[in-house]
Amino acid sequence: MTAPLICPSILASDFAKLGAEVAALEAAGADWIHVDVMDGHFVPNLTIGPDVVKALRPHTTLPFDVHLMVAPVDPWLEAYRNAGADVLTVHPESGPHLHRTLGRIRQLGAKAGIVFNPGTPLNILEDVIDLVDLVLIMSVNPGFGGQSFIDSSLRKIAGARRLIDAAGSHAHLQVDGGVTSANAAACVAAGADALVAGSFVFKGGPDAYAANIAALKSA
Ligand SMILES: O=C(CO)[C@@H](O)[C@H](O)COP(=O)(O)O
Ligand SMILES: [Fe+2]
Repeated sequence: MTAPLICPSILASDFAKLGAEVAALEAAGADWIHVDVMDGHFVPNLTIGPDVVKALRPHTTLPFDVHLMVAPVDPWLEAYRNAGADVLTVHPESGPHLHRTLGRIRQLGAKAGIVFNPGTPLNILEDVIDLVDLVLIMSVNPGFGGQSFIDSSLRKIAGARRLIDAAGSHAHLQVDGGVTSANAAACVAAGADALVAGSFVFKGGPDAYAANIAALKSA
């Protein structure tokens, strides 16, 4: 089995040193930088605007994997893409026309991701699988870092893996929320090939990032 992509969420980083944080993550072996964008409306928290993404772009060559928890999401796609986002991931609940939104993301030259909350049914995926490069399963309810992994997410990861494979898709299958070295192996066994982790990667400070990332990869 190949090692999963590790996508540290900078929500758990030191916001006063964001440029140094993304550079440190790259040096520590991260594969993608996961950027959680929250609007205080779709989710009860407020985080990172496109200008911050733009300011971070020169500090790493890693892909920016931007998780948009914003509604309506369509007006923001271009701004995050122009700021340097490589993957734009949207919630089906964040706009009226999911098919159009995903098409627009690819038209902008980014990879298109779709994200499922714990309470969002997976069947939507069947109708848009040809339009997505990434399927993200939330293993917590979105809005905050540091929450506990919801165990039933493993069934959902396995269900998404079946749908992706049945469609002959090469989309990545990513998991986000409460991921640690204790559940990473189960996520990968269920079919995930990309793991988002905030609290787990950042615990212990910069000197620990490489070991924390390695612990997730080797799972
Ligand atoms: O999208 C979200 C939360 O809404 C995540 O990306 C979290 O930021 C992950 O943090 P941990 O649960 O790993 O601390
Ligand atoms: Fe996220």
